[in-house]
Amino acid sequence: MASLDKQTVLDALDTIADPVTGKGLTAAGLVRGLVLSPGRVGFMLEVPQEEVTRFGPVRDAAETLLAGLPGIEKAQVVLTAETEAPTQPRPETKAKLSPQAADQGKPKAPVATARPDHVRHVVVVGSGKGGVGKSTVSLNLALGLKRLGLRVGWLDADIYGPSAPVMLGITTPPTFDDNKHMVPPVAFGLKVNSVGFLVDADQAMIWRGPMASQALTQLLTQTAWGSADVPLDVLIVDLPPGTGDVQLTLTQKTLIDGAVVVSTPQDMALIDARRAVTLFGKTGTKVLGVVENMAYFLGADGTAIEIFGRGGARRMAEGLDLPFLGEVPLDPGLRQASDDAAPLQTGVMAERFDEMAKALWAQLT
Ligand SMILES: Nc1ncnc2c1ncn2[C@@H]1O[C@H](COP(=O)(O)OP(=O)(O)OP(=O)(O)O)[C@@H](O)[C@H]1O
Repeated sequence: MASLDKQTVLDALDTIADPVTGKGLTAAGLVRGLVLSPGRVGFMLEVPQEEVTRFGPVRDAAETLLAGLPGIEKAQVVLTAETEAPTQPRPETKAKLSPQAADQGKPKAPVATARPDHVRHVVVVGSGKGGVGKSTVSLNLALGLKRLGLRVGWLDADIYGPSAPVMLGITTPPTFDDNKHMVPPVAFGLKVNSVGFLVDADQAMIWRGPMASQALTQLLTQTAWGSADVPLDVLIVDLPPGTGDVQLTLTQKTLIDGAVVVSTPQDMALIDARRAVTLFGKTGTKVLGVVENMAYFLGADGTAIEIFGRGGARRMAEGLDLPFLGEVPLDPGLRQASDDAAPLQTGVMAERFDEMAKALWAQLT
């Protein structure tokens, strides 16, 4: 097998243009955490939060290019956001909001809380930082709970990048019942609703804080998740990344049983994850667990390659005296499953989520 060196990989990546600066990816400083092991190569493409969608094709091009290099059997490029999602109104458009509307987005003293009808438990999944795999973890946790035999819903409330339509291949939006509640489509046994069913992703992304909070509260409380006879056991809510007003208002306004915080092991993500823990603390939301995603990458010979430095999220959980639900490795199959709308339901990775789901459920009951 021909062996590659890092410089060759970096040179190859420089032939792909950064759509923002026009420079090669390496010259633009976008190639982070390059890891090369026999037969495998991977790196993290770290871009500003607002550019994540634009960089999807760049990630794909980089992965195709790396997979074509001599001796490479598996290539993995992780697209991740380097900054927190915008949560404040943009200055140039703020003037359009009425003072009352602008005020709605500010953190408030306790407000009236709502609980979705016929839902026994609501668990939000958050991350301080974008792109750490929050949607992947929340969906697979929901599927793990479903495999335990529970009735489960998944609300994709990520206004900055709704994923449900793609990750589950749902093409039919909710219908409405006689009470004007949304009847969620069912996919893989999960009742699913998503910001992405209601508006174009681009539109949702520019929602001001109060609009986003209102829309998310509606999605939570005006979806027919269950009925008096057949209530939902647990609703998993995939929150938007970050720790701003949208997340604060949602957790204040809804009766939530607890939160799961997802982080990758590197310091920057952990700083933001701590912020998420603080946010949940502010609203009295119990943190039910921390998940370390992308904890390591399994090399061809079975050794764990700790791309982002393993164990950071586990240590954070221990330090803050929070339950640690488990670690999820970087796994090309997991990403492929999301891209193909064919979630993993069996195998080692699914079993890992089953374990985490059991630990989570044990805390709710
Ligand atoms: N453990 C993993 N192994 C491989 N790929 C992963 C893993 N976790 C997430 N990914 C991939 O990383 C990308 C980002 O994941 P995901 O959309 O779940 O992150 P997110 O935190 O919800 O992002 P955002 O903040 O933008 O909503 C996706 O392409 C996903 O398939």
